Amino acid sequence: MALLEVESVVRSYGGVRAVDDVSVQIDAGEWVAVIGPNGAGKSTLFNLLGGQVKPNSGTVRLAGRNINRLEPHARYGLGVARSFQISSLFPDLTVREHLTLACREKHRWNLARTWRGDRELQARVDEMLDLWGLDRDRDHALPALLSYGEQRRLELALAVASKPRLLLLDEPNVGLTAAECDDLLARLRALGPDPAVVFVAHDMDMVLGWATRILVMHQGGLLADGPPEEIANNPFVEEVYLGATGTTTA
Ligand SMILES: Nc1ncnc2c1ncn2[C@@H]1O[C@H](COP(=O)(O)OP(=O)(O)OP(=O)(O)O)[C@@H](O)[C@H]1O
Repeated sequence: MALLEVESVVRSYGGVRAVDDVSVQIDAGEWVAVIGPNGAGKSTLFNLLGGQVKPNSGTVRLAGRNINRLEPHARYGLGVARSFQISSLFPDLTVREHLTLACREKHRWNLARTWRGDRELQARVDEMLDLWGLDRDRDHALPALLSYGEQRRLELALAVASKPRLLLLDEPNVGLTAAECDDLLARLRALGPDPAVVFVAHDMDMVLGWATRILVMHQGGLLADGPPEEIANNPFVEEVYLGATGTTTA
């Protein structure tokens, strides 16, 4: 059974079929890019996976369970985590407080406010600070004092704190230099082979570097689905892209 099964999903807005009868299965460990011209339905499909949007018809399943009607926080509890393109950090919480909340969310059972529970939680927070290259000596800084790159790393650390099975990344490279983008990829890969990663991106260099599989959307449907080499050489994809945008980016 695939980790994620999307079956004949439709989501309309008025007369517009933003996602039009899309079916796709994603296995653990896959890195799947969702690309397509503006208005193709990428964000809507992404929101259908995260639970921010519900389908009009069709089914979204996680490990065999129908999650159609589950809200984002319930999906989070089942292992679906998401990063957002806009900053999701709280201006008045420190770096450590952010991470403590994120780690606590998953380990609520261990939160008997015991000394041991708190020590374990803070040890996990220390581990996350190290994994994501955030300075332990500055863990009491507010987000505004972090560099942009540090803020993005903190946001991703929060998304993965729950050790998700399915990680949804919305344009994870926006605003980052090529070197920062490579650094981010290395940190995400260090999470291990298990999580499936689905990401929306417009930068084709980044897409071809990160993805093991690419879904191309066009007018709400899936135009193509395959490995990067195949998609990069698909003349139909090129035509839609070049026709729609006049560039080699989505
Ligand atoms: N909340 C909404 N209300 C009305 N129409 C919407 C809504 N969300 C999406 N749409 C429409 O659905 C279609 C698909 O939009 P969507 O944002 O999913 O595309 P996209 O591929 O993510 O585009 P972009 O790359 O520009 O973000 C578009 O025609 C859009 O106008």
